[in-house]
Amino acid sequence: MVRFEAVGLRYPGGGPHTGSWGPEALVDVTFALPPGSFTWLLGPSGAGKSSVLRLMHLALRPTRGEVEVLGLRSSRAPRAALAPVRRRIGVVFQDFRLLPYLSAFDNVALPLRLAGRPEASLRADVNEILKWVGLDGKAASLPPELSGGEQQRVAIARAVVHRPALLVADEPTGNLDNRQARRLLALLREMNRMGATVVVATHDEDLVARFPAPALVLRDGRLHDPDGARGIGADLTVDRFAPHPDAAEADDLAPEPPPPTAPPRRDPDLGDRRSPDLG
Ligand SMILES: Nc1ncnc2c1ncn2[C@@H]1O[C@H](COP(=O)(O)OP(=O)(O)OP(=O)(O)O)[C@@H](O)[C@H]1O
Repeated sequence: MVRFEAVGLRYPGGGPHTGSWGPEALVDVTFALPPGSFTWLLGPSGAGKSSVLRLMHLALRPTRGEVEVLGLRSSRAPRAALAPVRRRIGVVFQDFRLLPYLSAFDNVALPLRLAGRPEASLRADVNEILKWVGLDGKAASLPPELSGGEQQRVAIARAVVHRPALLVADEPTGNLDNRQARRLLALLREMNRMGATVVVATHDEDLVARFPAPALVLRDGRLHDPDGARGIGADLTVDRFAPHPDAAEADDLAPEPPPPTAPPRRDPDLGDRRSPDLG
């Protein structure tokens, strides 16, 4: 599903058009996440979490090593091969990236509209997801009229509405209070139970304690425990998720799951024609 092998990543350094490169932001990162796994991505600020996520949702290619996502090896793939795989990935960006001139409803509907879903059938899905994230009363609001937490929930709804096979989220609870954060995590876990592979970068230790799952820990661009990550990665399954004593409370907070229109696709060769390319 997701495999990193001896991955190194450098960003351009010294300003644009200088042709020089900065130091390695990621160094020899190796792990494998099987389909249907839920994984925390942890580490201090600047450790490389967003960089790992950018490689996972194919916004970047590694400068060395191999990244394989949903059957595609990104370092070797031609540009045209990236788009269909990106359409099967849901992304919650740290800075939301909502379109400010579209309502919350239209932001969430965007992936389905770009994929050609008829208006009549997408309306129910979008309304259900907005309800799921507690924003059914704000469907007509524009992003600038929403609080940071509300914008974050719109971004999460947009990332999950097309049932991606892989869902990556960068600090998805950063602007939420504790209760909302637990509720949103319950939503991501529900997506995971329905089959999506989920990777969540966070600083929120309380949240990690409430939802225990295998973790990749980065320090200075390196995996803290590369051997552990390799071993855990081979062992990850949804069934082995060990509920925290507080998990029942979190489940109580979980809204009703949306109607099961279609489960996330597992077959890497099929592609998902209903999903947009937001990247
Ligand atoms: N676009 C960029 N250009 C140059 N360097 C970058 C760029 N993005 C990240 N870096 C550098 O790569 C390293 C890792 O950054 P990254 O954003 O991946 O860390 P992070 O763990 O996500 O941090 P945070 O928790 O603060 O978001 C840092 O040294 C950062 O300065």
